[in-house]
Amino acid sequence: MATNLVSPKKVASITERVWQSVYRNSSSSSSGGGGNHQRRCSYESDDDEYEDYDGVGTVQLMQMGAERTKNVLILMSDTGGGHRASAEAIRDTFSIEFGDEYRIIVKDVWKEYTGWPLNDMERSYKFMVKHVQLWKVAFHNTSPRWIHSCYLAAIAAYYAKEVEAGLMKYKPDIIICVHPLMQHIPLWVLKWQGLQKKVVFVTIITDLSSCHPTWFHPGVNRCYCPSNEVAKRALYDGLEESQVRVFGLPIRPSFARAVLSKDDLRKELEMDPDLPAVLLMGGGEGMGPVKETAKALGESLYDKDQEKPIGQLIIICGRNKGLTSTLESKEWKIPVKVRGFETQMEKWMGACDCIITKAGPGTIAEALIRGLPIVLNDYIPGQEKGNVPYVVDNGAGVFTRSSSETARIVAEWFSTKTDELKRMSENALKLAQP
Ligand SMILES: CCCCC/C=C\C/C=C\CCCCCCCC(=O)OC[C@H](CO[C@@H]1O[C@H](CO)[C@H](O)[C@H](O)[C@H]1O)OC(=O)CCCCCCC/C=C\C/C=C\CCCCC
Ligand SMILES: O=c1ccn([C@@H]2O[C@H](COP(=O)(O)OP(=O)(O)O)[C@@H](O)[C@H]2O)c(=O)[nH]1
Repeated sequence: MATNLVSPKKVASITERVWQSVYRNSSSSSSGGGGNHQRRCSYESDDDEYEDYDGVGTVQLMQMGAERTKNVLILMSDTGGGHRASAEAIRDTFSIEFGDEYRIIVKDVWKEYTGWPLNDMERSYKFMVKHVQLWKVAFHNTSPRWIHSCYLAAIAAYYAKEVEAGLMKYKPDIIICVHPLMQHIPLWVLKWQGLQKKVVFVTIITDLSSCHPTWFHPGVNRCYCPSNEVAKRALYDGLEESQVRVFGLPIRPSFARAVLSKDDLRKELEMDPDLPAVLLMGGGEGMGPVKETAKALGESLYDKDQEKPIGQLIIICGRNKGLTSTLESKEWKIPVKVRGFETQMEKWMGACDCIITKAGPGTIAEALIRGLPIVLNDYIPGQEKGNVPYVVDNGAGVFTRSSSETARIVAEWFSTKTDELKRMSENALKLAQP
């Protein structure tokens, strides 16, 4: 569709110019790169080199630029915290598995190279999910393929040049996309340039179940799904079986590796060594009823008769600075730690006994790996709705939107219902896919 919107002539000249400027610079700056290196870097047409294309959309990576460091461009956006966490998981795993064989670049190319609305998706997304009805309408009304394709084609036509420059700056051998809205435009750009067969394009879906149909782009070489349910949707939406794989959600390797014991972690994080601990959070942005729930827990985890706490509370506010300062200024009767954006989530989760969170797929997957029973206290309509039955029906947690109910459940888990907590922890571990 987009090819109709941008004339081939215009595209050819854009391509030429960007190509020339990018690769001229690269070849003049690379000392002794040799003809082969230069030839490969500039993607010049040599079908022998790229012929390993099996006709169903899969490319054998091994054939490409075999003797130079390969460039892996991971496209993501900070709309929430999950896309970055997944991108970093992939980056860290590349480095563990392959050392410096690959150069990994994690980028929001939109932000660097384009203009509104692409360069400000974080703010637009935050605004929309705050006004939840607005998000609901936008999510459902953009679900039909013809609608989102039209929007994205119009934007692609407008920003073709910028996106092209953004992509080509990094000379990717492979593009890994972990965001639903970052496939269509790059795939069009690759098509216009005749690079579809030379740059591998894969998508890694970061939603666990009820994801938006923009995720399912039939033009990708591979679509990695976190669950069978998502894979089924992908097939239903027109992807071929050969394109689809089910691999779980990318989780930072620090979660999959053994962590310190709970006792050591509590010492390191300066927590109470003995009191059971609940972790309260709301994704990367500190969304959902965090403040109300914290207040209710402050009461429910305090035993008035014995005048002592029955539990401790860790609150991770993510990038929500207002929430952090509000909660920091509050007086508490129980031990409480209020934190901003944390980079070592595996430690905080490892030091706690259960978690309260909105139904973000990243947080759920990580909590399951740590065997934490989950109280889901909110979900974003659309993409997060299906995560609720995933947790609850598998016995790994409960769902309630009521802060007082949440506080009561946690207080019971820490006093009269410790067996329920243990059972849910076991179920969580069974469901986990580290
Ligand atoms: C007839 C009425 C039509 C109303 C729509 C009008 C205009 C479009 C406006 C908005 C677009 C809405 C996009 C909906 C599809 C989004 C696909 C999706 O699921 O994206 C998810 C990400 C966020 O990822 C989620 O993060 C969560 C964390 O909180 C959690 O981890 C979750 O699991 C993840 O999936 O959403 C986005 O990135 C949305 C970005 C919103 C950008 C808004 C820009 C609005 C400005 C102008 C509109 C023009 C073009 C938009 C083109 C969109 C085409 C689909
Ligand atoms: O201070 C924080 C808060 C959150 N996260 C991570 O951000 C991701 C949140 O993803 P999720 O899908 O749960 O929700 P989103 O933020 O995308 O709404 C998870 O990996 C969290 O571990 C983090 O690293 N530090």
